[in-house]
Amino acid sequence: MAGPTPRTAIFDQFLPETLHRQLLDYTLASEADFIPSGVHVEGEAKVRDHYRISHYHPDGLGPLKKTFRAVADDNFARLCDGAGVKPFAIDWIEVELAAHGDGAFFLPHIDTYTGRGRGTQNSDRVLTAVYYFHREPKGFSGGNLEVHPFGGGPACQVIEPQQNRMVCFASTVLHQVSAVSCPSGKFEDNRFALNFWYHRAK
Ligand SMILES: O=C(O)CCC(=O)C(=O)O
Ligand SMILES: [Fe+2]
Repeated sequence: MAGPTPRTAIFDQFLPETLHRQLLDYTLASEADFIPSGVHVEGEAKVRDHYRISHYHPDGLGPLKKTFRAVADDNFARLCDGAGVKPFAIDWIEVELAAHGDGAFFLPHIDTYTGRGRGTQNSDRVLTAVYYFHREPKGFSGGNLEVHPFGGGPACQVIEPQQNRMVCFASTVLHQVSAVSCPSGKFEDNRFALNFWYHRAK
């Protein structure tokens, strides 16, 4: 029998339109900077195509960094509340700008490092928040965030990556990104996401 359903929260119309637009414009203008995403293998990021296909911007948000740090700070309390995470002293906030194109996916995983990989870190990812955005008209389908019950088992919650939507959950929750179909194959039609990981010092 499947275990309990983890707590998640969804905030629609999350950003004011000006910020949403700035993020989308910056992302579309940065296509050439995106490189393949890795997965963490004992603390080191390695590309593993059987496990994850997506791209990310290694320099993050560039000129928008400060603005989005403020967004992350201002929303910490309500994201904690939504995810059922007790507020904690933030050590740092890791931010990643990701693009999922045709055929992209991410198999089930948790975001917190465990085992030997954790030993290489000074802090733990405790709270995950993912902000979804894309160009209109939407040029992809799929790419749902699927949340699995504690203890494993088939997905118990399927969350669509809707325009201007923020989703949050504890970083220990098992989740995956289902396959994306992006028929044009164009970067501007990708499923874009801005990931925030709030870290607590160990
Ligand atoms: O894009 C998403 O919906 C989630 C991505 C994810 O799980 C991750 O980067 O760890
Ligand atoms: Fe994740």
